[in-house]
Amino acid sequence: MTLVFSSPPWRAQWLDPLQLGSETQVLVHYRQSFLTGSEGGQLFPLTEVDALDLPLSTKQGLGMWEGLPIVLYELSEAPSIAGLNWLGLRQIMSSQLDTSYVEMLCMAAQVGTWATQHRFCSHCGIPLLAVTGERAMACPQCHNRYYPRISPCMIALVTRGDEVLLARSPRHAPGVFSTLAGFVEPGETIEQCIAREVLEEVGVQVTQPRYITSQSWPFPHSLMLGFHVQYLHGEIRLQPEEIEEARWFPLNALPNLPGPHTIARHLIDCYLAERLGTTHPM
Ligand SMILES: NC(=O)c1ccc[n+]([C@@H]2O[C@H](COP(=O)([O-])OP(=O)(O)OC[C@H]3O[C@@H](n4cnc5c(N)ncnc54)[C@H](O)[C@@H]3O)[C@@H](O)[C@H]2O)c1
Ligand SMILES: [Mg+2]
Ligand SMILES: [Zn+2]
Repeated sequence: MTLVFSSPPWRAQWLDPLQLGSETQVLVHYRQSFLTGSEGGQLFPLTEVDALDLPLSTKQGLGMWEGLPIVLYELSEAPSIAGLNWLGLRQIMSSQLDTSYVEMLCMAAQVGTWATQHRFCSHCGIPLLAVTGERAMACPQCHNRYYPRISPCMIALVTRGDEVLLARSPRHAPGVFSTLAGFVEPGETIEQCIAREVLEEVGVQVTQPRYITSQSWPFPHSLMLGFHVQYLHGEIRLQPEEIEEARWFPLNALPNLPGPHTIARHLIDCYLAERLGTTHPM
């Protein structure tokens, strides 16, 4: 028997934006929105985009999509263009798209945000220069290098047998309940972060963190580290600024959940598969 392994359509890599040929495809981005064609796609041929004469902040070579080079055009504003729309990344992600394609858009948004926020040396205050061969900006005076910033976050599904603890933050869509999440603080391990965030946000103590998976999350530069944790002790008590409602839900009566392409949904679906024998998510 011959096994055939197909490679994923998306491969991130550093590409020199000054060396790109006519086969290059362009993603046009401004503040977590992408220029979108009438058919709903975000990739445009280089020659078509160059003809639009867009207000460019920076170009970043991102990698290869189905064998073609991809460059990001990060704009300094979002002009209206006849026949094209600006679509927010969250809105794009709410539809059933290929996971590799979503990963490419998430990486592009994160690189674009980083590039616009790292134009000057924070030590000397002078303009930075792009480094050749890796994704970094360098100061010509103090030689500091600025790499893309990534902020680790814990995301945890708290479980108690066939019940899960889900919460709503004011940022969530109306009616949607999700898992708890929070940024790692300096000096903290991910396990300490889980214990602190869960206690702060809903007032309960948890134990036995079990790592499930991770997800790069470009709002604006998080790396989500996903866990199942078991309830240990305490009654639900909300942190008012962060959480507007939190409840224990039986697995057979769950509320509206986060959409596809979210690790929150993945953690919940994994637990459903474990307890109820439903299909395990990919
Ligand atoms: N992919 C998913 O399924 C999913 C689900 C839920 C949350 N998230 C993401 O998890 C991340 C953390 O969640 P949260 O908002 O509940 O965090 P959180 O509970 O730590 O609270 C957010 C607050 O933390 C503070 N903060 C501390 N460090 C910060 C940093 N490095 N960057 C920004 N703010 C910082 C700010 O005051 C901010 O308002 C966010 O990026 C959120 O979008 C992803
Ligand atoms: Mg939080
Ligand atoms: Zn400097």
